[in-house]
Amino acid sequence: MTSTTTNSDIPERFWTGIPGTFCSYTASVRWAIILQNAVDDTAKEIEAIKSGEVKVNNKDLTLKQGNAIKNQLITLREELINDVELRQFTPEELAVSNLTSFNEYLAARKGDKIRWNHSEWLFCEIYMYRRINCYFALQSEWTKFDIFNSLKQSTFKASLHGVVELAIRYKNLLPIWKQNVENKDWDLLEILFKEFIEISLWGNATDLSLLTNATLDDIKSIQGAKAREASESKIVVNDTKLAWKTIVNANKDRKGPVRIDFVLDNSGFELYADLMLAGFLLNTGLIDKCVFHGKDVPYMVSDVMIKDLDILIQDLLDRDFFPTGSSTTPDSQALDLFANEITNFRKQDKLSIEADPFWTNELDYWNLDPSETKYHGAQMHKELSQATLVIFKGDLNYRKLTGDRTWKRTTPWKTAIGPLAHNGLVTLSLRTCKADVQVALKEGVDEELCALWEKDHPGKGSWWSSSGKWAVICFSDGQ
Ligand SMILES: O=P(O)(O)OC[C@@]1(O)O[C@H](CO)[C@@H](O)[C@@H]1O
Ligand SMILES: [Mg+2]
Ligand SMILES: [Mn+2]
Repeated sequence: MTSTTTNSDIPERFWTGIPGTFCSYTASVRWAIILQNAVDDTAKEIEAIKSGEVKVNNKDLTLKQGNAIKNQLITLREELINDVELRQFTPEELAVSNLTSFNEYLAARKGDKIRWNHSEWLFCEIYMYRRINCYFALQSEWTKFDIFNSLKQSTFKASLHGVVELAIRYKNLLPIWKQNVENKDWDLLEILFKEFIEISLWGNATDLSLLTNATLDDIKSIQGAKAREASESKIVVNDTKLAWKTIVNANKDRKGPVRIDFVLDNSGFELYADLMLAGFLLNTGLIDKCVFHGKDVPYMVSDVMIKDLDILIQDLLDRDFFPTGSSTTPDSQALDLFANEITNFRKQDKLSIEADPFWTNELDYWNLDPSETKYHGAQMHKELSQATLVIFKGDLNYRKLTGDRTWKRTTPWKTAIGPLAHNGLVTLSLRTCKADVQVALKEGVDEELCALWEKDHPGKGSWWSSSGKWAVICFSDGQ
């Protein structure tokens, strides 16, 4: 594993016991809420089965198993609140889920008495989601049940405004994209690339003021530039131009199909925004193939599983889910068009979605390297090596890219991502900042934002990087 950093200067990871960090706040406050929500949503599902609203094959068994799961989740929450030592996964849990790496991690630290509030944040948070998943995976009638599905769906449903606005923009831009397949207006395409990168980046935000009613001329006009400037001011590291150059070069000296992979983050509106970026890239002929990498189990509450892409497409076509009137209204037609676009991309194998267990284990992405041969690190490195560019979405992926370590905030990106800086993968991290780890800042930026955030959040100035209000776009050429 070649890396520009020697072991001695690689800092510790963020620990849940470091007082005053977002990390310790997450462990001591937010996880208990997430678990309580899981208990409540399991209870709701049990009630819906009891009332017959949800039809099941074997009602008595399903109810019996559902209550067992609910009680296990309540016990897990108590463990968390009582800060007990983290236990290994049991043989029966190992039989249903690929979790040996977690047990190896705990065995190697037996002496440290790893507890919920005394653990590496990255490991402990993922461990929590795997513990939750085991309870469902071990109950025959609940193995396919996604405890986070109702939250995923209600959040997406609430994004109606942003969903419709983007679908209409897509429909209006489509003819221009198709004109650019043969003779490309590279300046125009670069402007659109930046817009759709920012749409994917801010995926969680639905108030996409950037594009709602901007015509193409607006985007190219001073006004458009002002709108872009406004949103760009929140992007404190911006390597978009380097990613664009990669795509242009891959087009100009085409040695084979141009492929972009997305290591996905959240389902719902963020996935929808990622599909918009993919649609732009495919319809302009800038790329031939897009591969989405999702999760194999429910994870981090809202992360994308393969079934969530199918559900998203059904939601777009469902006039009850998105009430846009009859199928002939402009809004309905725009949603239908986009849903059919995605369906056709999948049929033509221009878009595919996969889910490898590597993305839901606790290994950071320094293991996305030929040297990691035990838990699919080498396998995923080989898979991603086929891509011209690999886009990592969201905050947890950023934490795995940087090892979730307590780096100085001016640490160069290529230092923080270790082996990934030199093992051949061309990568782009699109991250809304929602955790303590923060690197690649120019001198003075952190101090300025800490002071700004401190004003309304006394004693928590450094939590600006956990607020979701700023973002970073970080590129590495892998050389
Ligand atoms: O990856 P996302 O969806 O952008 O953010 C998820 C996230 O911010 O939520 C958790 C806080 O509990 C963090 O572990 C993780 O980074
Ligand atoms: Mg997420
Ligand atoms: Mn996210």
